[in-house]
Amino acid sequence: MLEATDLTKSYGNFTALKGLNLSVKEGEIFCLLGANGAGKSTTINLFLNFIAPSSGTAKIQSMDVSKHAQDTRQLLSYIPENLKLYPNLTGIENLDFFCGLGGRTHTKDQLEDLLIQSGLQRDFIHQRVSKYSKGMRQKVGIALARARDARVLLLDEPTSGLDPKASNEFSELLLELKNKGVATLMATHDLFRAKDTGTHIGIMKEGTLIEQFESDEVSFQDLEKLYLKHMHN
Ligand SMILES: Nc1ncnc2c1ncn2[C@@H]1O[C@H](COP(=O)(O)OP(=O)(O)OP(=O)(O)O)[C@@H](O)[C@H]1O
Repeated sequence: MLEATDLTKSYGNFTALKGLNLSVKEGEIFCLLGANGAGKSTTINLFLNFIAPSSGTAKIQSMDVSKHAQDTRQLLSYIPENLKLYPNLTGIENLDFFCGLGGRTHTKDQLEDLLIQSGLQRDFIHQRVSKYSKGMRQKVGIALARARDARVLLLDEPTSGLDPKASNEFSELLLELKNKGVATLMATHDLFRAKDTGTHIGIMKEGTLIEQFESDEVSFQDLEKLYLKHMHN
């Protein structure tokens, strides 16, 4: 579903991403860990076609994202650390607006159902987003992914700053989408969530994916040790 082949991104003499090879299949959640500046967001941004690779390819459903920008964008939903919503519109109005941008229309009942399935409390659906917590805004992002029937989710530190309950709720939503066959690539600093929610984990350092394994292969303690070992070397 998602495939990076020798994917490289340089800025002048500096190489932010060095020959990344990675694949994320349907029903997998691949968590990218790594220190600040390791290249996680660069990877996500290349799949989003926000930036162009210096060499190599990023493919979604076998289509090179830089050659098939429109077709690949149709397949994905993106949730950044701070999802941009219109604060003066309600949750349901935001969802309606963003669905409309993607050429999709839904009835009011459908939109309400999407928000409720995504864990938003009924009382808040018709309240302005300016009153929402960060966790609630992220749930609108999940509702949008559902509404778009996204096959691919690209997430850049989506749970950063969420309290443990909100972070747990977000993980539950990711697992539901995983069970529907969605392929997810998530940059995160949360080792616990990566182990708990991810099917696969990659550790990046200075633009290189230095480790990748299935999350079942390691205990949380071993993951933490491995991560810290790489960060100290
Ligand atoms: N437009 C740019 N010009 C020059 N260097 C850049 C540019 N964008 C990113 N970089 C550099 O590329 C490297 C990788 O950045 P990236 O944002 O991918 O890291 P990250 O792993 O997502 O870090 P964080 O955990 O802080 O979000 C960093 O050293 C960053 O300074």
